[in-house]
Amino acid sequence: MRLHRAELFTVEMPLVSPFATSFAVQTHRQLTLLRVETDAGVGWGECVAMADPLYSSEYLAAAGQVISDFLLPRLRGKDLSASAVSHLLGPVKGHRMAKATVEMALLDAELRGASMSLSDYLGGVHDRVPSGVSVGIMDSVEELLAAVGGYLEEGYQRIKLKIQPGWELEPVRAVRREFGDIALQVDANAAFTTADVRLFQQMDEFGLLLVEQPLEDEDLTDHAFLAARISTPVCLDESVVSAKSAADAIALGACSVVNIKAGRVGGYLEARRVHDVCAAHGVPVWCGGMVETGIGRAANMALAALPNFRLIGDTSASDRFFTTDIITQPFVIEDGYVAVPRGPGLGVEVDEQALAAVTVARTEIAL
Ligand SMILES: CC(=O)N[C@@H](Cc1ccc2ccccc2c1)C(=O)O
Ligand SMILES: [Mg+2]
Repeated sequence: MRLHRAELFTVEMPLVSPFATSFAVQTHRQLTLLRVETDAGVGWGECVAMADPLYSSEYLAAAGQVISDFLLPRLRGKDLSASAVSHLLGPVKGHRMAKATVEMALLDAELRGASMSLSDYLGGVHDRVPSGVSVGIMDSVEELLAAVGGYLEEGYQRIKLKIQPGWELEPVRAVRREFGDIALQVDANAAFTTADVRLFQQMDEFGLLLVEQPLEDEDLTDHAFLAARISTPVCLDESVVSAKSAADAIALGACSVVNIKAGRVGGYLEARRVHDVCAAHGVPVWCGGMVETGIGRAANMALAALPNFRLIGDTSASDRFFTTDIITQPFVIEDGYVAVPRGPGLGVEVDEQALAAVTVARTEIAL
């Protein structure tokens, strides 16, 4: 497969409501899309980095520059296969979300040309996945209970609450009291320290499915220290950046569940390797979310269809975050599930008008 053209789209989409986490309050999702033209066809990749380096060290402007200046030049003139892209990009250190964007676009093009769905290519075994939702930090417990009630009404099978110091035991206790033993978990986005062990021991009374990334993103040993002192399973997100780092985390006892995000680990092929390493250790995984458009969401649904994705992910419908998605058939929740695309490649089509309405810049990359 040869790469003929590449174009970066800088996109800004308003969120249906502010989304607050321990690291930021978001009212819009800024993101970058990569559109490639190859002799196998057109492909799309979505960069999940945030505009600011607050979730991880990557940020959108840097990712766009790395894609243009260091990643695509390594593919110029080469006879490519998507599975070889990570090898060609390997010498570039870090910038996993940027690399994931390039690999994803070429994988989409290659699979469309081969009339194979991403789910089949990755080894998906389900044609729909259970849908979970991530609920932000709110101004009051009343507001939180109203939001959670609404999501349960929509059919979401699992609720994830964002927490931070000062917003932890009270909101979780209130949700438990109001809604009983629903599938419930929390995500701290690395906001706590080992000084908070007592707090997480108190959290044990709520019978949560897991506590996600309680401590700093570049830590494994403190997570192991915490995991040994609480009964709630520890799940890592930010700390797992590759299959090897997943193996290290498991070996150190830092986690017993892993949140897999293809962008965070460098692509959907590495995400499958993380899935396989976790399966080999009997560690269940689930598909995390990065407030993606329907393009990234389609790829996540394919990934979430793999057999060891045994916990419910942040596999929400398109309207969890956006009133209008940029694909022609937005993802919807039906009986608590979301359908896995079955068409070639990502199995979704970009809605050119909808995309144009949220595109703030288009940049052709010289190849
Ligand atoms: C859905 C969810 O909770 N995602 C991430 C955190 C997150 C939260 C907010 C975001 C806003 C803009 C871009 C990326 C974002 C990622 C998580 O699991 O930790
Ligand atoms: Mg998380």
